[in-house]
Amino acid sequence: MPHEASTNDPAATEWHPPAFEPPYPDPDPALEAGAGRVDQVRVAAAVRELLLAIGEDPDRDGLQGTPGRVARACAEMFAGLHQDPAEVLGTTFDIGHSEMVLVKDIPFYSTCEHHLVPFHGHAHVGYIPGHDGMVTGLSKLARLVDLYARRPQVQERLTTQIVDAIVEHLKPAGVIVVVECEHLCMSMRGVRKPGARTVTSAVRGQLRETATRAEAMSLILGR
Ligand SMILES: Nc1nc2c(ncn2[C@@H]2O[C@H](COP(=O)(O)OP(=O)(O)OP(=O)(O)O)[C@@H](O)[C@H]2O)c(=O)[nH]1
Ligand SMILES: [Zn+2]
Repeated sequence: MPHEASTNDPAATEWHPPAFEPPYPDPDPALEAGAGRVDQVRVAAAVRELLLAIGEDPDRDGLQGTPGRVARACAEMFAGLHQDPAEVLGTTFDIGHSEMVLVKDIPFYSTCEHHLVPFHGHAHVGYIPGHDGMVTGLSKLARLVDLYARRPQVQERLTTQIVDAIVEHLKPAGVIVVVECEHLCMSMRGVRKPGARTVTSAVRGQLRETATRAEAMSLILGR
């Protein structure tokens, strides 16, 4: 016999957050560990509140699983708050290379800290190894971009955090980071300018010099 809801039945009136099963294992253990530190129960309760506040019924069929889904999505989208750049850049090789290394067109998604909607685009990350000729794995530069992108962010801070982490952990002779993005807070709402792109850059060391910087920019722009 189906359960009859009654106002005397606390189970019918009180909402209990669902037990969370992490959506992982993820192939990236650092992402999994970072995601595990986001309080998914608390996020789910807040999302249920949000649904009520906008005039939705969080108990209707299509929305019942939504607080849990958003909590899992948030765990992934904000895992970078709990990751350590020193670990990402810990893999280094002494190959005696002293010329520029550039990984360009690294796609990423981040979250605008003002509106909590996505901004997304590409990062270009280049550096000149230091006098010891130490380089890091190419994938580590892309992992570093993701680590800082998976946080509530503004594009300028994202750009300087990437550059400063490379300076601190690789001790290079120079670094350049260029980031180009579309901000959905400018596209889907507010000023409503879809397609507008914002470009930010941060440069350190030898890459501040005009000729070296021009070489890096021509490599970045030469698609
Ligand atoms: N500098 C910078 N601004 C950003 C970034 N992401 C969003 N913004 C801006 O943050 C600003 C917040 O402005 P407010 O006036 O406080 O908020 P708002 O009323 O929602 O502003 P509008 O977006 O113009 O409707 C907006 O101009 C956004 O375009 C970012 O990464 N860097
Ligand atoms: Zn925004």
